[in-house]
Amino acid sequence: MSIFPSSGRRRVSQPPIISVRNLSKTYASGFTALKNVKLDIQRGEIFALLGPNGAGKTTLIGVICGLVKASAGQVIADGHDIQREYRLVREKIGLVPQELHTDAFESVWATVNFSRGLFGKPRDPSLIEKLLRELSLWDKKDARIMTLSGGMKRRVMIAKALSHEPKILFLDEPSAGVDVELRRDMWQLVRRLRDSGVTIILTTHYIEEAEEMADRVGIIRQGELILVEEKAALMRKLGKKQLRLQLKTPLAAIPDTLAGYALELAGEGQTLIYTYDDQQDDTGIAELLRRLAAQGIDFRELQSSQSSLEDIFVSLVQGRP
Ligand SMILES: Nc1ncnc2c1ncn2[C@@H]1O[C@H](COP(=O)(O)OP(=O)(O)OP(=O)(O)O)[C@@H](O)[C@H]1O
Repeated sequence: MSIFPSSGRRRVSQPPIISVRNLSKTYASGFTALKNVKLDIQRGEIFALLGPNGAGKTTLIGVICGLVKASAGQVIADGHDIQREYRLVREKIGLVPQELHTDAFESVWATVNFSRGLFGKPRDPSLIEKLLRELSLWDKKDARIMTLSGGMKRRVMIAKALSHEPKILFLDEPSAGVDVELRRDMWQLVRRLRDSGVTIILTTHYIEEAEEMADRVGIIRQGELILVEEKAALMRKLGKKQLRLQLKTPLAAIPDTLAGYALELAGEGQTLIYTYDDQQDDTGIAELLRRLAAQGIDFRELQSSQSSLEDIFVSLVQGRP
């Protein structure tokens, strides 16, 4: 991406850019939204924080960005304690909040330039122009914010968050209210940012978004970070494979002789589904097919599918990994 000079892909051996240590947050109401969270974010990665509504994602981002005061624990961002060295940390962070709040009467150009000024950075019209062009907002630069669509407003929020050239960008639900096409554009932008050296932490309800973009995934449930894993490893480890057989003759029930197999019937007995673990040396498929043949159960078609990150997420947050 042209906004920032390219610094190549991440080098995992470097110390983490953000280190969250034993973080807890209990709100004044007495509700504990974060419970002893420990998390390292690597320099230059895209980290997706997934969790159901109310799991504590926004609270965690709020604490790291210095907007919410932790009840216990510590956060170090780029070598600085977020509480003791708040100003230093704030300069390195860009935040695109979930709720859109911009000055409705200002122009796009004025509001993004103003954001840069808030961080005490000198004016840099060419940088802001590049940013607006990257975000497909250049032709709207003189438009008042209130005249923009929801998706455009969200892109203005991203431009504001990037206006002071932060090293770390937080995107809280970046796709909320953004149509499919724009979402894809935004994913590309986020990847280009990552490739230019910016570390990106996003929260999302769209699992597809994490599946598409994230290098690592963290899953948060009721204030606890229950899992942090490389996305590819997570999908390999927890992803289940399924074999679907379209039967020639529907079955009323799974025969007792096949009771030892993880089989289900779907489509009014027309489809037999076998779930297996492809990490095992023996998937059991060959033996199953032999047994089906011996029973005279014939099929027209055979397909295999792999579970998505969504399937994994649902089983994890429901507590049955
Ligand atoms: N200021 C507050 N006072 C009391 N409780 C709060 C406050 N802010 C958030 N909470 C509670 O903390 C919990 C976590 O909220 P948070 O907004 O962090 O969740 P989230 O994972 O971001 O959810 P969502 O996906 O719905 O945005 C929720 O139960 C919420 O009601």
